[in-house]
Amino acid sequence: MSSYCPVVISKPTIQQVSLELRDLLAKLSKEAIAQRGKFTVAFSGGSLPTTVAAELTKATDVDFSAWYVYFADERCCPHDHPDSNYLLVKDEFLSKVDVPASQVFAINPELVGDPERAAADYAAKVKETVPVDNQGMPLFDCLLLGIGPDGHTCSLFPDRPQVKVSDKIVTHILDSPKPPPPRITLTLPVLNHARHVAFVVTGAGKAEMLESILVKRDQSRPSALVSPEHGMLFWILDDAAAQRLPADLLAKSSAVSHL
Ligand SMILES: O=C(O)[C@H](O)[C@@H](O)[C@H](O)[C@H](O)COP(=O)(O)O
Repeated sequence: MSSYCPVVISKPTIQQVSLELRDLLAKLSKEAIAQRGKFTVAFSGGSLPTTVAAELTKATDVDFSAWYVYFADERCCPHDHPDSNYLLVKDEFLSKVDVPASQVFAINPELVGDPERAAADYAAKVKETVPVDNQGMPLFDCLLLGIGPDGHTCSLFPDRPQVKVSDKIVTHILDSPKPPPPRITLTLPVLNHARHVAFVVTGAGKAEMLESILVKRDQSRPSALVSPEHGMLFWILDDAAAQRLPADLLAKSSAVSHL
């Protein structure tokens, strides 16, 4: 595994975090579309979609028609259920930009009652549409991840077996400690094969966990295990979340300047 050298960016306000994400995603998508004709990006749930979309949806220099949108994890519920990450990303982002519906890959609503089958079905969708390496591992252009107060990311929770799944690209959990219980999630090998991973973390409530992950390198936290083997790792934070990090860990310039 490559050495752990994340680019850690901290901004005073959430709006400035959103502006940083807009610049980063505009640059990443332009490069991916030029090189491969598409930009494959996966969203997490929680507060992330709102933060990512706030400024990105105003961008006039982004070709959203070549974006392929996925979900880093998803709750096993109908697409119109308030718990649905698809519904959240649709409301905050997809309803405001021109990503073709055929390029949005959500959980199969007919399978939400069977998380194991839903996970296998989603894995097949990913393999069909995301470029893969010679081991058949999908190479996402960008994964947008959050972290929970326990250090989880996607639906990979501390001390749960899903963290160690290495023979699947999508797995399922029936008893998520964060409700709702049934979910599907990308697995750690997929996260670590991505070309770019951007954690988006805001709020003082995440400060202690960020210190555990980025300073103490607490490997019991699934977020601390995300270290793309050949890709770039970004942590895009607000100052409230970054308040326990040493100043020398924080990049002096924008995320884009590190590409
Ligand atoms: O579906 C989910 O619940 C998310 O994918 C989950 O992993 C989320 O990213 C974290 O729990 C952080 O959520 P907040 O940013 O809302 O704290």
